Amino acid sequence: MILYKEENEIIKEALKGLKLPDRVYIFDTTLRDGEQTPGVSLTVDEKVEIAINLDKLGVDIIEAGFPISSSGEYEAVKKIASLNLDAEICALARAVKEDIDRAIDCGVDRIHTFIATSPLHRKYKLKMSKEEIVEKAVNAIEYIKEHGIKVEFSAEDATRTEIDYLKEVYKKAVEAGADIINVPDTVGVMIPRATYYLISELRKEIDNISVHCHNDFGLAVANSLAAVEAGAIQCHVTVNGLGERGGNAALEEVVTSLHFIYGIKTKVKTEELYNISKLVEKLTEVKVQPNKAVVGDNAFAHESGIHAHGVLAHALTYEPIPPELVGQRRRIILGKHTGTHAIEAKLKELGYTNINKEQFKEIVKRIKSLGDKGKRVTDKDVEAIVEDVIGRVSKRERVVDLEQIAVMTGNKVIPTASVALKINDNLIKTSAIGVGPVDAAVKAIQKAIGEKIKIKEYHIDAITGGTDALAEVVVTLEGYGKEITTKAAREDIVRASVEAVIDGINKILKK
Ligand SMILES: CC(=O)SCCNC(=O)CCNC(=O)[C@H](O)C(C)(C)COP(=O)(O)OP(=O)(O)OC[C@H]1O[C@@H](n2cnc3c(N)ncnc32)[C@H](O)[C@@H]1OP(=O)(O)O
Ligand SMILES: CC(C)C(=O)C(=O)O
Repeated sequence: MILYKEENEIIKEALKGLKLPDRVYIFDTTLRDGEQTPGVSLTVDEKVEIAINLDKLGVDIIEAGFPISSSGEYEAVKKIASLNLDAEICALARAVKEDIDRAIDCGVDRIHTFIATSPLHRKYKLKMSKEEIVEKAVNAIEYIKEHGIKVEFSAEDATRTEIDYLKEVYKKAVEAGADIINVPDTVGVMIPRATYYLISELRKEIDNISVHCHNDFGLAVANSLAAVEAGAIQCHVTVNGLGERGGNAALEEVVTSLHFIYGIKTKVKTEELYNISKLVEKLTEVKVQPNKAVVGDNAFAHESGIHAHGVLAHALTYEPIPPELVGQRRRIILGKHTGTHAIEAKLKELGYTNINKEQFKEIVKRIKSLGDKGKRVTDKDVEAIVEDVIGRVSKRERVVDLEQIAVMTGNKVIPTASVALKINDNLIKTSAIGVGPVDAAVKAIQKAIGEKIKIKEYHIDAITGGTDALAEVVVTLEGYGKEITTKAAREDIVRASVEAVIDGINKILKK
């Protein structure tokens, strides 16, 4: 297993002296805070499907929802709690009896109760004194404990709360019976150093500490890890980093960092991370950005020639871990930045082994030129280019060569094409009109070569989507008692058509 803590001198030195836990508990809140992502609303069945898969993934706790918020939410949490999953099922409740009763009714293992403690929330939102807040928290915790249910307590907006008051709230919560206290960085204002300081301070008086980091400044994962360095035993996370505003700490990022950098275990089966990410992406309809760490489509994709060359020689040159460890796969992408090593490897992968130097040079040129036009070059594009290049009659054997082509088309002109062909070293110029530019171009060629060779069939296909897609033209020509089918691929359909026809003519004449 890759373990940066052991293998990387710098990380090893930096972590020296820290008392890291062997194991961190993963509290997944995709179905609660994750569902608070604006625009996301999951049905009962969808929540159940995600819960089952989170359980398979191996998270320790699933926060299934906030039962007081709607009857659908209540139904979903109740259903999930009835599934007998390995994971502990948790429900959220304000420090309000009605919320707690609703959560108890769902039959959950743990209730996560919260109340805000920061001056802003006290003054403007709750309109409560410090004492009232402590009292509400204590009452809520005691009430839940009376029902024999585990309690997790959060001081909402903890990271903008006076530290002495925060410590007092948490100590009172523990005295009231809270099994674990959670420290929410509700609007993501923490930096890793400050998180480390805060958790270290709280750890002096409290054992079981959890963190809930938001990503408003993109620091949710870094802050979660800093909390673990300071002794937190549990991290709140969401799949794909979903959640309010900038989201929460991403499950896949926290877990892989813990496993592969710190060497801290969780119960999560990392090979399932990509699958759960895709499931959540599908059901929430929130697209995962391609450059998203761990689960993004580009997380293990390489286009740059230098990187692809390195990866082909030894994958770890440009990958921190093998993609299989998180259920991903390596992809070598061809495009503008591609080098010859990557193209060679791609051709081999696609089964092309007999390509000569001249053809290879042409294939590289065509792939790069497609990339230059801003296109991502797919395997199908490569196949079409290769087939086109290797299928051609060689320059030496050609009887007919295209010297020039011009087409004109529009809504107020008749589509017209003029071509200049070199036939047996004679330059023949013709022009023709047609129903469109392709028809005109093909008719102009036909005129130049005479009636002895005829186009029997013509077919065009876009290889990939988009107006700039590579188009593949397949034509069947008949002449001198022979029938030849040939193809050509270009982004320009007129050029593809003309090249396919001329190649066919050459094949008939060569034969
Ligand atoms: C940081 C977080 O992520 S917290 C979770 C946020 N998630 C959600 O809010 C999603 C689900 N929420 C809902 O469906 C609704 O907001 C409900 C059902 C919870 C409450 O709805 P309503 O009763 O209509 O109140 P509304 O949402 O407008 O206002 C919140 C009320 O809760 C109070 N409140 C907020 N947090 C707490 C708390 N932790 N403990 C006690 N009371 C609280 C507010 O002071 C306000 O009270 P008021 O109505 O007396 O002024
Ligand atoms: C309920 C709490 C933990 C929360 O979601 C937050 O503060 O962000």
